[in-house]
This record gives sequence, C-alpha cells and structure tokens, in this order.
Amino acid sequence: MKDMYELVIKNGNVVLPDEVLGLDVGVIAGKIVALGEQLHISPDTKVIDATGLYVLPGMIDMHVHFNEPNFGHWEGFRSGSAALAAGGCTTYADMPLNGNPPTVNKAALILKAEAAAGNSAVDYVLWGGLVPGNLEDLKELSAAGVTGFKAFLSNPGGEGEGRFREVDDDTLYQGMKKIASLGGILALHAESEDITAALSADALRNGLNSARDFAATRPPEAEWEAVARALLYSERTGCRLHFVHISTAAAIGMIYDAKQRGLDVSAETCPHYLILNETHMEDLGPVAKCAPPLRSVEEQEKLWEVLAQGKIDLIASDHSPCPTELKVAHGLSFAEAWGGISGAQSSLELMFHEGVNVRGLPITLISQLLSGLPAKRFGLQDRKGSIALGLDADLVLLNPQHSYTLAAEDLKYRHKHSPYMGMTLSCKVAATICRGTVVYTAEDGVVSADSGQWLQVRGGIK
Ligand SMILES: NC(=O)NC(NC(N)=O)C(=O)[O-]
Ligand SMILES: [Zn+2]
Ligand SMILES: [Zn+2]
Repeated sequence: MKDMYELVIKNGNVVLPDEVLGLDVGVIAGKIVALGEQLHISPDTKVIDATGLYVLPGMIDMHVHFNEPNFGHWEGFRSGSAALAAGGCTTYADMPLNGNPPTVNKAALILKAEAAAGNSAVDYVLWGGLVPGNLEDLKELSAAGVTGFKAFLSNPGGEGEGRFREVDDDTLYQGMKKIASLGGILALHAESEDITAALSADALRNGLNSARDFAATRPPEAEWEAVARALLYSERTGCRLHFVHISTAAAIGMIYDAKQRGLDVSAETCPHYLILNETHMEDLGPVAKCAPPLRSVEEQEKLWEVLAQGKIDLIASDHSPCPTELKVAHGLSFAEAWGGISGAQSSLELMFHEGVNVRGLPITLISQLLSGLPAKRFGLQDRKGSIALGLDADLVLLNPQHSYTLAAEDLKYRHKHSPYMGMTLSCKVAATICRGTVVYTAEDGVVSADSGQWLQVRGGIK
C-alpha cells in the first residue's frame, strides 16, 4: 500500500543540516514523513511544485517584541505573526516587555497567552521576565511553560509605573541562582547601565543628540563589561545564559571562549548588525535606531568573520516596533526617538541575500543559524528546526532568483516602517508552511492567519 500524503513538495532543493539535496518532501498530519525522489502522488495529495526553489526549515526567531496585551497599537500578534509568516518564520519567541503588564508573573503570562491565542499565523513560545522583586514568581512562570527568562542589564526604556525594569546585580545574581535551580535559561540584554546612563546624561547635558552621539553613549565597552560580569555570574551560579543581540565580534569571542571553558552560554546576533552600520544610522535616521547601536563598518566585517567561523549560536530579529510617529515626527531628535528596529519580516531574505548570494557562505550555515541551532538551544529540536523525518512540516520555499525592492506595501507590520525599505534583495520567500498548513504564499499573501500554537516548551529541558 502506497503512503497517502496530504502534501508533497516536489522537486525542491532541500536544505538539510549538512547538505542540499534535490528531494520531494511528503507530509501527513503536519509531520514530515518522507524525503525521497518521485514520492507517490494520490488524487487527494496537495502538490506544491518547488522546482528552482530552496526548501528550508522555517526560521525560528527567538527574539520579537509583540506589544499585546494593551499595546497592540504598537504591534499585535496578528500583524507581527503575519510579517513573520511572510518572511519564512514558523516559530517565534515573544519577549516579556513592551506589553502592559509585562510578563513577569503568572497572571501576566495568562493575559499574554490569551492575547496570542487564535491570533498567530505561526507557532510561538513565550518568554517570562526577571525583574527586581519577582524572584518568587519565577517558579510559577517556569511551571506555566515560559521558554526561559529575560533580563535587562541596562534601562529598557518605556514609561509608567509597572514597566519592565533592568536588574541590579543582586537581583541578577539571586535570579540566576533561582533559574539554575529550576533548570531554566536566562536571556540577557547585555549593556552596562552605569556606562550607558552616565554617557547618556552627559550627552543630554551637552545637547548632543545626533545619530553618532547616540552611538557614542552606548560604546562597545558597555557590551563587553556586561558580558564579562554575566559570564562570571554564570560560572558562579551554574545558570545557563543566552546573550541577545550581541553587536561586536569581541563579545562573541568572550562568549565563545566561555563555552570552550565549559559554560552553558550562547550568543545571538541580529541581521541589522550584519547588514547595516553606523552610516545607515546617520542616513536613515531613527528608523535604524536600536540598542546596542549599529556599529562601524569594521565591526560589521568582524561580525561576519566570527559568523563564518561558526562562533555565533543563532540569529534573531529583535523586532522591536513602534508607531511611526515615535520614529519620525517634526522636531523629534534621534536621541528622543524609540530605540528598536522593525525587521522581523526580512531576516531570512536578508541573511540569504547578503550571506549566501553576496558573501558566498554555505546556505546550510545560514539555515542552521536561523533554524537548527535555535531549536537545539531552546529544546524544540524534537519538533522543529530541521527537515527530518518525524519533525513538524515547518517549511519555507525560497526563490533564490526573485529579486525585488522592499516597499512599504510589502510590510505586514502594524506600522509600515523598516530600515530595509528601499533595499533590493536578490531572493524572496515564495511560501511558508507551518505544521503542513500553507500560511503564506507570495501570490496570495497570508492565507491562514490563526493556525499558530503556543509551544509550552521550557528552553532546553526535555
Ligand atoms: N524595549 C525594547 O523593545 N527594547 C529593545 N530595543 C532595542 N533593541 O533597541 C531591546 O531588545 O533592547
Ligand atoms: Zn534588548
Ligand atoms: Zn529586544
């Protein structure tokens, strides 16, 4: 008896962990059940012809800020996940800040989960927060299925009483001990508050508010000091760490060396540190403002070097959107504008375009950074991150020859701004499939806006 596949993706160049093979992919009940040549097509099989296309595992974006509950006017699960689907992402991780309340206790996690339920095009996990005063909430958050905890070493910005706050050293140390005892993982925004606050205050006093002035308030040293301190705490507490949005090769090197010494730590960088540099920040203005800031061309090149050497653990977008008027408004200085880049829709296309087409890196390396490695780091590898038998059929079809110029109308974000607008990319996502369901096609747009599920998988824990 022949297998009755529900879906067969035919004739694609299938990106496996170590090689690319011309294969068909057979799907039953949302799972990959066959990889082979000329898979049998029955009358009920839906067939997608992927001739000339790459078939990659869907991206796993471990770092997005969707602002619900209560800040959906910045970005919501619907719009944000639609953008991710259009960009070839099939699982994402929502950060615990920028919604109100922030996800720092179980009640807030429930509100977050309710906002997401039935509103996501693709699957997701949720981060909880570590903030001053919530040590007693970590256990419950962990039991409720957060993927891990996130803390800021520098001021996260935002307004209001209940906003997400950075940790002091004592909270960090105690929090890491607690998280270690729970078998959890801590994600860190690693910039020194002492250094960035002092330099920012100086800049304000002296009326220095240009793009370059902003970058000077958050120098590489602020990252290096914070990374070094956190690595020391990791060594002393045994707490696993994930460093988000690392912007310098030297910090990647520190984290890599710590890994070689046996620490359970990992480093993420973002497409914007690889694709953009401080000249973009000057030319594009606040749309390219983020923290840590975009760096020099030399730093950017060094980051590509460590990426090619396999020293970076994963790539995530750090999509941190806001209403356009917080980026561009009459009289708004660079210093006052919102810090955070809207970019999640473009991660895979940017990395393929620049990494594979321009710089000639292996597509398998780029695919690992976007899918395989984040799955492994965060305990999703039994279901996601690779094209392999038995795993979820989370797939993206990429046309490596479809060149286009990114325009505002392409963007699915709540607010149609991004530093990548106007950029010509040499590839385009043709379709995105989540657990066997086609959620996006280039022709029809987002065709399934609500089939995503919350994966209550605690990072790295079986
Ligand atoms: N509150 C934020 O969304 N902050 C984010 N902002 C950036 N990266 O500029 C972040 O992840 O630090
Ligand atoms: Zn951050
Ligand atoms: Zn972030």
